[in-house]
Amino acid sequence: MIKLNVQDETSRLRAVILGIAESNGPIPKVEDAYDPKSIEHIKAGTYPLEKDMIQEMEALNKVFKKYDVKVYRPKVIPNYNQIFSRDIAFVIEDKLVKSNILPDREKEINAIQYILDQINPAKIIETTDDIHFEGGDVMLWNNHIFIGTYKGEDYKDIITARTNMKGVNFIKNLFPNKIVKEFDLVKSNTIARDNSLHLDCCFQPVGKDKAIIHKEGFKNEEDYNYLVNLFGMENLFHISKDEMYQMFSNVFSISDQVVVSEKNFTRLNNWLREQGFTVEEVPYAEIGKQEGLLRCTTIPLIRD
Ligand SMILES: NC(=[NH2+])NCCC[C@H](N)C(=O)O
Repeated sequence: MIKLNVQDETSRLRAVILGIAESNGPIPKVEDAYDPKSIEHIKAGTYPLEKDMIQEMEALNKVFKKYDVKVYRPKVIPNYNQIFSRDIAFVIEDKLVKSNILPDREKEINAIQYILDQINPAKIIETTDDIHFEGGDVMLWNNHIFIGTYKGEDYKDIITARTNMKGVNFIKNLFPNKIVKEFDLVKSNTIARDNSLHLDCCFQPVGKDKAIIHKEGFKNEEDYNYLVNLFGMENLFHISKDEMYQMFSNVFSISDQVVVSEKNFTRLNNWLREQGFTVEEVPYAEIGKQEGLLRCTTIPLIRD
């Protein structure tokens, strides 16, 4: 039996699901891609190769081994993208919530069924199809649950909008003791630099009291100010449009002192070290071409 426990984003990690790049499928057609950064690379002929992505994920797996973290991998579904596990389900406290994900990705959950079978069924939460959320939009911080959403009338046409207000309210009702704060995110189906695909593409807490943030990723300045008030300006590392595009906010915490980051994120990695963090650097830039990075490829199951 797996005894779920996740209270926040940064307590010491003990068990995690890590996505898988094996049999990732052929290069998608532009019309089948579901994020603008992938589309850019398909058009430019620079879409990432499976063998490179396998190596990058193996580098992260090695870091998990080094820290004695139990790693589960999805079963391989032939020719299907299963890299970004984060979005398909997430754990809050002792509950695992199955996401209602973009229909293009709905088979991914079947590949972790053998892991779900090891969890008390009473702790697995599902909901109806009209209620949308993906794990990349859901984040824990002290007594808060932060949720990225998109409130525009054109929600159904925006393939990069993955969490609706019904989803926010569902999570609110499920965790009545938490302060659920939603953030209306800036979306673009076509321009990756203007697209906060998920909340973790423009924001993420690190350590006990710090966070990485891209101000322009938030549609309303009040939402950005909410986070400034909560964390304090001196504890925020602001990233530019280009750094968001490279996914600087999508690092991953193994503990409140150890952060796994991309090896080319020099400005961020230096700041993290100055703050006293140990930075485990891995190559992840090929994965990054599909508009997701380290946090996106993981589902923490157990943290201290
Ligand atoms: N949590 C995340 N930010 N996940 C990134 C997912 C990227 C993937 N290409 C998608 O569009 O679904």
